[in-house]
Amino acid sequence: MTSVIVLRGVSPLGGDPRDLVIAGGRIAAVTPPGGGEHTSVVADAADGAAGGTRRGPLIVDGAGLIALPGFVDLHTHLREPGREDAETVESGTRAAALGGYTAVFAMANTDPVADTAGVVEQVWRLGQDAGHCEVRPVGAVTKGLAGSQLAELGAMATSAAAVRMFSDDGHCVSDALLMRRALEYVKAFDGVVAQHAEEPRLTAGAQMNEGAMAACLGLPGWPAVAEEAIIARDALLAGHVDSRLHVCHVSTAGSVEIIRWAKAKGWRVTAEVTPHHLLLTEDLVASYDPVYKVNPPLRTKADTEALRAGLADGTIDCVATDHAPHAPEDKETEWAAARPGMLGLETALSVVIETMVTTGHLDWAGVADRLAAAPARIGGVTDTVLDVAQFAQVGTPATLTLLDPRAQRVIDPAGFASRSTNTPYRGRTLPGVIRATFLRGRPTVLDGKIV
Ligand SMILES: NC(=O)N[C@@H](CC(=O)O)C(=O)O
Ligand SMILES: [Zn+2]
Ligand SMILES: [Zn+2]
Repeated sequence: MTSVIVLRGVSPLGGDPRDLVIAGGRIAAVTPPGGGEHTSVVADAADGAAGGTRRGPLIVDGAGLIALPGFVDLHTHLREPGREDAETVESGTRAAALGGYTAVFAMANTDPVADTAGVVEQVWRLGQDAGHCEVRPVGAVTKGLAGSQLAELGAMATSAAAVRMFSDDGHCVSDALLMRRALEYVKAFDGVVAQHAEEPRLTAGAQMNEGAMAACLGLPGWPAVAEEAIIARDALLAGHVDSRLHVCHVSTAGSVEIIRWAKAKGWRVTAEVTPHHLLLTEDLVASYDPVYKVNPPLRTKADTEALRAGLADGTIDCVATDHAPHAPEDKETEWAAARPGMLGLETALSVVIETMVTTGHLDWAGVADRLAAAPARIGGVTDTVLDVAQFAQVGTPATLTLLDPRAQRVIDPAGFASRSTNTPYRGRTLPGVIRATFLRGRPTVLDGKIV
């Protein structure tokens, strides 16, 4: 039976406070807070939802809380199957719900690789069983992520997991002909190829961003051009075959310029930026603490500024976490031996507030677009709003999150739901705390805790 929930005095998109009545998985009524007709609206909604059996609604005190559509992460590593010691679908989606997410795209670099209908269906089912958020498996572009033969893209698309996004993330599809074929193939089901843009011949042995800092630290560099050359090539290919390209974890100012150019051409190119590339810079590598090791590497202040501006003006469509949990033996070791990647789901909103809201780059409607509506459009997620103007209207899905923008917290991975602890924000004070998350009217998080 569907229950009725009243969110009292929340501010949709940071606007005037409203009472939102949720019934049947949707917004059933929107009224001024504590309005006179309010109790009858609630009772009517309860009657409708419960088939005439009146039950007391769940009341959530939302005073001072901002309501945003549930976040959609196009780039999450859930590590199952294969590295359940680092993360599972269950633990990773718990982390997601606590971070305000209602849908995550699970990357294919698992063991076995998600390159068949069987594996993507397994991941999808594990997501359904956990129930913390929607799990949309990403299919591998090439068999075994080996970069030589296309995987069974059609079989994954027509499987129960209904895969629409394909990526060899962790590896670049560096063969131009294979990339062209993948772009052509996914058009049949309006799919999108998400590229980890890294020309491997230019990054062999790389340990950090190429430049003065790398020279100073004595570490081999990962030049910006290794990313930019692939983005330019793939944008040209996507334009040539009129297909959809999505660029993963954009990290350089030059990449932003190339994507701006590709969009101006009218090509179907979208892009994401991670919270860590918006906030952190290569200077942190001087500590040789592997928690700062990530692909693509942390870049310069000029790059973070270009990424913030690109996200603000829509050149970069959305934020994606690239949540990359790693077990201690893979991460807490010397720099050169450590695996690249950092956690992101439980801190993403806070970093976006710090880098984009506090700095005046985005208002709350902008945050809602970059964290929810835009990635939903790119990934084809339909149970949330695709346009923020539609958010919290009568009849729209009650897939949303409530956050306290004023609350601060000191980041401590001991309190994370993730099985891993490799957060680069340990000990930092960051703004913004998620209080509640709802997936199609069902609470997944209440009072900051998993339901
Ligand atoms: N980002 C990373 O540094 N690592 C990712 C792979 C990837 O996103 O390229 C991982 O799977 O650990
Ligand atoms: Zn990647
Ligand atoms: Zn990744």
